[in-house]
Amino acid sequence: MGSDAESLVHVLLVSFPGQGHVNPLLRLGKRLASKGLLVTFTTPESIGKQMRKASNIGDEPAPVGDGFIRFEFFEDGWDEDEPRRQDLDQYLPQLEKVGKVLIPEMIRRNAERNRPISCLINNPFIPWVSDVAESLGLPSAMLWVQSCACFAAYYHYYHGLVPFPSESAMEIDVRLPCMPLLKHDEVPSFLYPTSPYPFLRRAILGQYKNLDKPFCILMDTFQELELEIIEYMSKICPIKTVGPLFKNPKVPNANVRGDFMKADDCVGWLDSKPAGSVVYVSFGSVVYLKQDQWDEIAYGLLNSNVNFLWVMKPPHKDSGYTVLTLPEGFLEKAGDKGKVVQWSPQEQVLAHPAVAAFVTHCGWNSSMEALASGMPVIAFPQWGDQVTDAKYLVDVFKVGVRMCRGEAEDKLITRDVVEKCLLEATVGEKAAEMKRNALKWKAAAEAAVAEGGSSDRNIQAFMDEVKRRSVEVALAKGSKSTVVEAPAAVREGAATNGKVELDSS
Ligand SMILES: O=c1cc(-c2ccc(O)cc2)oc2cc(O[C@@H]3O[C@H](CO)[C@@H](O)[C@H](O)[C@H]3O)cc(O)c12
Ligand SMILES: O=c1ccn([C@@H]2O[C@H](COP(=O)(O)OP(=O)(O)O)[C@@H](O)[C@H]2O)c(=O)[nH]1
Repeated sequence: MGSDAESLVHVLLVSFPGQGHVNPLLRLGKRLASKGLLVTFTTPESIGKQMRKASNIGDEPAPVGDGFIRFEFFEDGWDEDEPRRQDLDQYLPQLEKVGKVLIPEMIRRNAERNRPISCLINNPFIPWVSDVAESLGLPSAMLWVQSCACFAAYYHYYHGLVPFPSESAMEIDVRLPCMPLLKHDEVPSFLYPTSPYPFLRRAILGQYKNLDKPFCILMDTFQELELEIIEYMSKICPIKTVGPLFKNPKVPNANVRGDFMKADDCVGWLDSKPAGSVVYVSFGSVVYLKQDQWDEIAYGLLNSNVNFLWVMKPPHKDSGYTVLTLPEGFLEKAGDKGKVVQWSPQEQVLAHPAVAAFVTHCGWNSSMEALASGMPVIAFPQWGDQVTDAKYLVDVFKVGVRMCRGEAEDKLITRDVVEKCLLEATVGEKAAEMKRNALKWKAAAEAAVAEGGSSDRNIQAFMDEVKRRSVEVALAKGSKSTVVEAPAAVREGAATNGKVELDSS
């Protein structure tokens, strides 16, 4: 406390430039900083530029609790408007090529400026970061940004441990240890042989080639949420659950944010609505629906007569998607019952008392944010981990109703079904039961990150390990060691094994 940035142990966080990757890694950075580390966050400048524009990221290290967070971006070597960034099969090798040169330079520069880096942390899609660390004699860790269940599914697929849907047997169910039986369309959809996103399969599985390099795999989930599968996978991999990362109990520090787009103001509008009267609709940062589906959702919202806040983000100019439009006269018909924005301050929206339910694509960040905010969901998964997350939200965590089974089904969800789901999740006994369950998860999430909770203990143990290794690194390099406190004694006792009891009728 009261230390200047240079005397602190320094970790470098390297993020893939996607919103669903930046958010959890930045939240981890803030958590580590709040507990007394100097954290440098880096991602390509193309996104850095957007982040600086959307949020107030300054040049100086920002104090967060007992430590600091600062940003340094790196050039990915492509022109600002290079369309190949949208093609991961081209972009990921480019990032690796330049990153393997520029990240070591960044590390060298920091050492020269008296802030030697002693650990690297990356997120999925850029597994070469642990090669960089290894080549410099530094330890590395990885932040997995999906559920532990999905981590386990990919692990079993990668190692060929159980049969998955294949061309000769498309519709088989998948039985994974310590997990509910997954129907063929409930396993992460990049693994289907027919997936239109084989590049995302390659991107996510790339991490498994390098899985022996990070000394720790941090996960944005918590023990009580995925108890059995976390225990099972922990015997195979050095997993530490540290979520939900978006809840920092001690240091809210909302001013350091990683949004790529400035959030539109909608809290004032929510304030004007009665408690539990609004449905929030958002499909995250990458999913983009077809126009006919968009129209059905629009009419479903109108016909159900609920208040709604709907995020309609513009498509990336090189994504090949055409801009979605609202049905003619839609906004007039909705009047003050509806608000459409380009980007929302989602954490604030999910915490707002006016909001009753969340129509979500079930990205893991959105799923965790909903669970930890006590918010029931209407699951509208499209691809990847979303279909598995939807299964868990509805059937395991029991906080949601299902509106679709995913993009692979190629089925138009009609306005009647949309309306039925909206009402099911907002009025009546089923809605009340989901709300009760959601509030139990909220309490469990708060307990996990509170002092002495399972995620807090894990983050403390991780901090202690980083500090211990930083001394080793400094000794090996023969330089002066950074000032390190004696590692806090690792608290005794196993994690709370208490299960969260759920209502179900
Ligand atoms: O930046 C990204 C770009 C692309 C992409 C790029 C080109 C395409 O034609 C299609 C997708 O996919 C992505 C998928 C992602 O999956 C998202 O990743 C999250 C974290 O792993 C999950 O929780 C979500 O469910 C899942 O949608 C995240 C990205 O940043 C990207
Ligand atoms: O209007 C929006 C929509 C999304 N998000 C945030 O963007 C992230 C999306 O991540 P997720 O894993 O849910 O989905 P992805 O975008 O990766 O598919 C989450 O942290 C959301 O809180 C937001 O702040 N405003």
